[in-house]
Amino acid sequence: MPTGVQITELNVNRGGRSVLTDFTCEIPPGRVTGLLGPSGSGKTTMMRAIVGVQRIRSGTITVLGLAAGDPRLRRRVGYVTQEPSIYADLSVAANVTYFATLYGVGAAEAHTAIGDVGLSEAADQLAGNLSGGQHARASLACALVAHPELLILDEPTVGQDPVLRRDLWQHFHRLAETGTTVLVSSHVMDEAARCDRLLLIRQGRLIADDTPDGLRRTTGETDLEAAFLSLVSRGTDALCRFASRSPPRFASSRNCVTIAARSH
Ligand SMILES: Nc1ncnc2c1ncn2[C@@H]1O[C@H](COP(=O)(O)OP(=O)(O)OP(=O)(O)O)[C@@H](O)[C@H]1O
Repeated sequence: MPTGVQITELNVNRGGRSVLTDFTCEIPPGRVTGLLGPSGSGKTTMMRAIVGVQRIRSGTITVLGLAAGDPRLRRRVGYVTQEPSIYADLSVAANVTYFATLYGVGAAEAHTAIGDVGLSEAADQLAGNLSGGQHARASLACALVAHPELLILDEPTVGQDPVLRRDLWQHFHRLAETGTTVLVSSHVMDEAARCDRLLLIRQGRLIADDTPDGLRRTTGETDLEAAFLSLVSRGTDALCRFASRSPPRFASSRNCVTIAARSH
């Protein structure tokens, strides 16, 4: 059975305008894939589409071998949104235990998930009294407790201190090593180096699909933020010429291929 996520020619409109355009990519299992791009570039929209809560205009999204949104995926996909998604009037432990019960796993799993996000000492604290960073980690624990095969995390490290950020990224990689498909969004380019693969998105279009090292090589930049800016300044036409030379590295949407053909 196919694993990971395959997205083909995805187009999404929101508020009457296009926010994802001809988006084609694969998100493989066993890797931490970063979805990086500026605020408003379409990261959350793409994640919503993968989870099946976003109406799409056209294209296909296959998740763990099923169409996005298939009810059979509910237990297999974990999604942590940017917005609060836990009960403010319950303790951290009660929240995570509640989700553990929903997913049919035991209290021991809840205990482990709380430890994995560094919240053991706050386990008895009301969720409503947590700091922003603690709140985000409590939401993450609720998703981790079910051991999802696909984990989608929308800016999970916002508000975390450097030590916790490092620990969370290490945990994402441990999950990937066990075969989990992990997709993490960020608009902070210094997080890009922590990913195995990068999908760079700008104004709803995929502008690069590469490893951090591949991106550095292609752009001649050592810093990934500079690499992103270099891609932007070269513009779509240049990107598409890269695509024609090196198909696996860069997006090859219908639009890209058309422009690449014109540039020859
Ligand atoms: N409910 C909505 N109705 C109309 N337009 C929307 C809605 N939500 C988002 N948009 C628009 O869709 C575009 C993509 O938004 P999205 O939230 O996917 O971006 P993002 O990359 O996740 O941003 P951020 O990093 O700030 O979270 C933006 O232009 C945004 O204004």
